[in-house]
Amino acid sequence: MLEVSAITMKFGGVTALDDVNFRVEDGEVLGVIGPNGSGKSTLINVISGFYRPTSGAVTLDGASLSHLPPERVRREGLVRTFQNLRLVDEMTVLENCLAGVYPMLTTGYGFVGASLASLLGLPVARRRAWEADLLAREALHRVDLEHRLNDRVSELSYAEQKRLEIARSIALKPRYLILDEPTAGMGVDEADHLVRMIVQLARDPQQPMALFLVEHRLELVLDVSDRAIVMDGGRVLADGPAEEIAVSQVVRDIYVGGE
Ligand SMILES: Nc1ncnc2c1ncn2[C@@H]1O[C@H](COP(=O)(O)OP(=O)(O)OP(=O)(O)O)[C@@H](O)[C@H]1O
Repeated sequence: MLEVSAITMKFGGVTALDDVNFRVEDGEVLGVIGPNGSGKSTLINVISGFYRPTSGAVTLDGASLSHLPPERVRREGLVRTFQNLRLVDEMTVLENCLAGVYPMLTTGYGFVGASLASLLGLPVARRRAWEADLLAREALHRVDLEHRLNDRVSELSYAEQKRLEIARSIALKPRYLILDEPTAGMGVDEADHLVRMIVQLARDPQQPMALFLVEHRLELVLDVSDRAIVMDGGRVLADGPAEEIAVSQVVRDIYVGGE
């Protein structure tokens, strides 16, 4: 279980997170909502190891993650996405996915060691390349991109690029997928389709994953989530079953001025 305990994050005089506490169970879909500037992205950066909190701890099964760099957090099974796409336009769909997977399989040898092993065609490098290829293809199949493996990213629609980003994130079968506004820049129907596809992936009994879903589309996120937390001013104002949060006073206060 992922646990966020008493996290405070200050940037100079700005308190971006103020004593934040909550848990995410294995396989749970947690929706995270809140107005602009409420601390959602900062929270993602703290959980994924990009920021070290001013105080408090993030733990996984009781072990602290707060001191680990992002790559180590990733190895613990917590994978995050970013609001902006991080794909290489000139590379193919498969190559982009492999670029996310291969380095994670080769660490232990270091980049130079892994490159050398690969150049020399050593069995260990061949096995890892084969393993990475298998994982990447499987992930691309899961997001319905198997027919576009050899197309360049620049030839994909925006929605397909978003799916590729998801494939890259799930290829290593994370235990927790942390999504920072996955539908940014998408139309209503595309956004709906993407979020529901991600949730379907997360609920796959063969490969269950918990989601930490930061999303502005309130109705959608509350519809697909098991639980939701509401943030404002760096604090968690409410935490409960999504259907209860949907009709809560706190959501009415923030989003419709108390009506
Ligand atoms: N690196 C930083 N330096 C200084 N202040 C920051 C930094 N990052 C965030 N903040 C401040 O912390 C607060 C929370 O910002 P954050 O980006 O986490 O909110 P958010 O809920 O993700 O907003 P949005 O929905 O617009 O992405 C804001 O007041 C913001 O200005």
